[in-house]
Amino acid sequence: MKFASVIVDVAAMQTDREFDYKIPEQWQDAVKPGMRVIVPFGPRKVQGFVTKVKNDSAFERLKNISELLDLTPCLTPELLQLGDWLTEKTLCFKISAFQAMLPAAMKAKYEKIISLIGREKLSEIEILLQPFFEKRNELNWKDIENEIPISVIQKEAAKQNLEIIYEVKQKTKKKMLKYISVNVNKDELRDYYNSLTVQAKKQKEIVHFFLQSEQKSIPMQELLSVLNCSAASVKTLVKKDILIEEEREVYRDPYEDRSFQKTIPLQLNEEQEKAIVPILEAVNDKKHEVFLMYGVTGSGKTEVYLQSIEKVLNEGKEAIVLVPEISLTPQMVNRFKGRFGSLVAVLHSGLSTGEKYDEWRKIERKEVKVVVGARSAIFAPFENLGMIIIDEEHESSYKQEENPRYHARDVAVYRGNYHQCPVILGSATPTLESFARASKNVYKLLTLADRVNARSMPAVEIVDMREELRTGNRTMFSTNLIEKLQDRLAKGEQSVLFLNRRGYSSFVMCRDCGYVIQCAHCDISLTYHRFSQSLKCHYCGHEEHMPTKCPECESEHIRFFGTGTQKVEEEILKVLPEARIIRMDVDTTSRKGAHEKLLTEFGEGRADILLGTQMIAKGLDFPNVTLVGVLTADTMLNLPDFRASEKTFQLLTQVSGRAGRHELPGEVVIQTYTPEHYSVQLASQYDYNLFYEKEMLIRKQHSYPPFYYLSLVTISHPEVTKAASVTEQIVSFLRRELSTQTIILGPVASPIPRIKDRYRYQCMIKYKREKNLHAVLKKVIEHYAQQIAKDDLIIAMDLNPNTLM
Ligand SMILES: Nc1ncnc2c1ncn2[C@@H]1O[C@H](COP(=O)(O)OP(=O)(O)OP(=O)(O)O)[C@@H](O)[C@H]1O
Ligand SMILES: [Zn+2]
Ligand SMILES: [Zn+2]
Repeated sequence: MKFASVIVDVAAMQTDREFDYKIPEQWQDAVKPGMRVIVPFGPRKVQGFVTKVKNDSAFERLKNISELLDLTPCLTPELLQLGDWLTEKTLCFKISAFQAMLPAAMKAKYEKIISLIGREKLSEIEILLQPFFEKRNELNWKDIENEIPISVIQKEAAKQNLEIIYEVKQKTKKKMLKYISVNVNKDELRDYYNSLTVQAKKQKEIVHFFLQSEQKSIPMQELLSVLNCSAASVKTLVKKDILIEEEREVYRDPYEDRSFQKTIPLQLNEEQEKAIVPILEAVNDKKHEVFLMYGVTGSGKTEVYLQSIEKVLNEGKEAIVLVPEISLTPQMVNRFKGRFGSLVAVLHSGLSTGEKYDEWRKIERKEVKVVVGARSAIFAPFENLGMIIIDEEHESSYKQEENPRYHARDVAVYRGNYHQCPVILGSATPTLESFARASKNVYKLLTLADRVNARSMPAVEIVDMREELRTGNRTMFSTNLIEKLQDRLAKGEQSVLFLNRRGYSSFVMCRDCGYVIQCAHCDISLTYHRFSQSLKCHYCGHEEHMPTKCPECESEHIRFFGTGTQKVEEEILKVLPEARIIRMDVDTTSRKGAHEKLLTEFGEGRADILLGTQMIAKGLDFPNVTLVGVLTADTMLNLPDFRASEKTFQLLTQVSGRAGRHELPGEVVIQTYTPEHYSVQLASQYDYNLFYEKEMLIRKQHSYPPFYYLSLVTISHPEVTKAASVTEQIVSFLRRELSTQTIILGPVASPIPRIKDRYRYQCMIKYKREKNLHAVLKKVIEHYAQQIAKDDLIIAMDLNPNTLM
């Protein structure tokens, strides 16, 4: 008898451990750790992951595994171990860690089925329900949930008239395609061809097709359209065993119709050469080392990545390249596909669930050697990893903001250590954390200080918008910027205009009384959406109509404030009516492939100005762009975020880096209301080092990272007093348990004190060394487990928060 330890798909404190099951006879040899199974759990069936297979169990009366979902483990031994580590490091449930590593398609979906226990019970059940069971014994919960109150069903279940069954639905669907292949050898095929009569014209054509073709098989549809024949003629040949028809699995390939221009390695320049040597050495020596490649924009970091990967592939190993979601542009994908062709899988959120699943399986089956993807691609199930690259390592999207709250950089270092291979972090504006580590030689610093071919960084001009206002310019464009835009239009060159939307949304305010419309469920103002003429809450999705009167004073002077990209577009057209503008924002890029289409259009010169938000700040490399304008540089400086200056500096540097990357020199105009701020000043001088020093001083003064580690505990509850009192208790517990050097701040209301009708309080922990932190925080969760399960209390722990909202 064999037993399996299983982590079940029930994310709760009480179930966050292994459960033992018997492995039925027929699967004794088949079940392996890392496979997904379906197991009975209480009254229902759930998905689970096998973590161990063993010969005995300490428990009696165990249930059988009901179904085996995988033929080969979907979690490798390494990933199972990584799951333990993630659980420990981020304080998440084991099941959440496992699920985070797999494509969404592999997560189970559950359906609730209501079943009549016996036909004779029909007359006994609630009159309301009877019609539903007239003709059948089972109902899908969804079909009645809007019509029958849940209490009615519960009552019937208690009387044993009805039973609720949970069914596990698999979302994974392979795409199958009908193929026709030849079932005989060429000689037999020729003989058969000769035996066919003249009347069998279509059959003759089909056989002839295979006679002269190199291919032994072809998709049915293709055959039919090439020969313009009917399925019936093909079927006749199938019946005669000349051809066979079979279903074959095909991949949904988002890049199928695309051909990629093959590229060859460029001759590296001196700086690139100096940077790549230690990387190649580490590959050679099979040594785990973390490199921080600090290279200014346009310095040729990507070429260094490409050539490093080539070396890894030559060693017979695999590579993971992470790029931020928004810079996973076709340009970026082209560069990897162009160099490594079909050895590259691409994973990003623009793919459908099915496409993602297919890309993932190419990795699992070792059909690809390189994966280029956003954050979760760090879990690619490669077993012979030779390198991990994180491009734009400073990007905040590498941190997942839900459970498990992991940072891809930490996972990369874990996996790099496991595989004894190098990890490369690349950026023109490294995070202070990484640069500090490099300064202490924890990471090895590689520097690319100059642009390729010694191209100069574009000159940056800062425009004080307060001054503009004083001189009577009330538009959102400075005179300077407009003149430069006009100049580019005249010369047929392109411009990029960047609108910094973070911390800046279009809210609706009454001009008479100053009333700002807020979400009814969250303490945050609603955002105006021009497209649908409605107001939306970005935290809970609440939506309402744009009012015509102020709800407070009934004045009709209620207007929206703030600048959306649409507004900017209209304004530009007022001044430059002949400009062709491409606008990139959430509205214009929501449809699949839209992002890519717009960029291609711009690249082909079909517009003069590319106007957009954060999504155009990175990765773009267009030769004809000679002007970059930043409309509002400082909108996020005022956010309650200790990283605000760092983020501003990063963004301004990245945006500026989009200009003058090729033959034509570039120029940048930064409009701001705080021209004296050091992050604006130093970004305009491309002085990362000075910025680093200044910002480090400030972080030190305020005990922030990288001098201190941070952990944030956020407590929320529908009742404000409850949220406050639990936080109070937690704070005093932490004060007792943690060391005296540790700083504990709180309880305070969160910067957004209410979201989705839940009141939020928080407590911040700042520490240098705190050996017991994980254990102590775990105790907190355990202590409140009951209230979390029953009383709607939520305690969120973020052991390395990106933001403090
Ligand atoms: N050794 C080289 N010789 C000639 N051209 C090069 C070389 N290395 C890179 N390039 C070219 O220089 C340009 C900029 O390089 P690349 O995009 O790799 O820089 P980057 O550092 O990744 O930039 P960013 O961080 O701004 O995205 C590209 O067009 C690239 O093809
Ligand atoms: Zn809301
Ligand atoms: Zn009003």
